[in-house]
Amino acid sequence: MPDMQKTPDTRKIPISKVGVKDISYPIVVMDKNRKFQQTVARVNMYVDLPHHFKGTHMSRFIEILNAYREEIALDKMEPILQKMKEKLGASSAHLEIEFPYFIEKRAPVSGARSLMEYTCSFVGTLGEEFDFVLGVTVPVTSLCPCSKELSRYGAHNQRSAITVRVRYRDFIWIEDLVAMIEECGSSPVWSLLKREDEKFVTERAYENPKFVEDIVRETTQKLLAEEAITWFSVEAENYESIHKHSAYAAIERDKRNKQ
Ligand SMILES: Nc1nc2c(ncn2[C@@H]2O[C@H](COP(=O)(O)OP(=O)(O)OP(=O)(O)O)[C@@H](O)[C@H]2O)c(=O)[nH]1
Repeated sequence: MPDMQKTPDTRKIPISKVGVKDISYPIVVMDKNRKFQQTVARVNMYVDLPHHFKGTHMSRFIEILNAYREEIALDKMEPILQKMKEKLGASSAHLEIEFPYFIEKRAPVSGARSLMEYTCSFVGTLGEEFDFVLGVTVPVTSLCPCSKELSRYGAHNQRSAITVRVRYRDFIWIEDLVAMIEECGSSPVWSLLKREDEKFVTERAYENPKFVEDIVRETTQKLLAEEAITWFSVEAENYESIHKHSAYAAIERDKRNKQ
């Protein structure tokens, strides 16, 4: 059968990332309390392609994924990337895994237990060296300090999303990162709140107003204090309840450069 991918390309343009995107696949994530958690991820797999080849071999990405069936986990990122480089004859490989991760939380007053979903990501790159970035998006409530100051009654408040990506030296549990981040809004959020919890959350947010700038600054302070983290980025998006648009802020720090 003819192999179009292998035919030459004369445009002299190398491609930095080519591959497969948005594959739905089961993975296993280490769980701080229950050892392991099975979840379903969206997976992207890319390699670089030298200028002289027309195409990459798309089927090989899926073959690699299938070879690691049942055992796609954090510790398999580097071996999978190595396999991608080998099987596709590439000098760099990228593996992006985004997944829902569930953590049991207890409501603040009643103690009622419920599961909260957090969107997490593993992004690995293997060129000369292995690079890994852990990402989590944590929903919180934010209450506007300006609105509280100006208004005779209430203050506008909304759900916000804090997205943190970290590079680290020692292992970091997703649970610990989430716990650190969710203190940086006006109040954390829960899946299950009884009436006494709802009162507590409403009053706590009112007593703890935060601009989107406060959220990224407080998150930054916490991440700077965490020894194991060597690099991070933090983004906060407030889905404003008095606008149709969001308020947004971002900070990135490389602690290795002593910024
Ligand atoms: N490179 C490339 N392949 C594509 C694209 N869209 C679909 N494909 C298909 O991906 C399929 C698999 O390609 P290969 O991995 O080269 O398949 P193969 O030759 O059977 O596998 P190997 O023997 O391992 O090379 C082919 O049917 C391609 O047509 C595209 O945009 N680019």
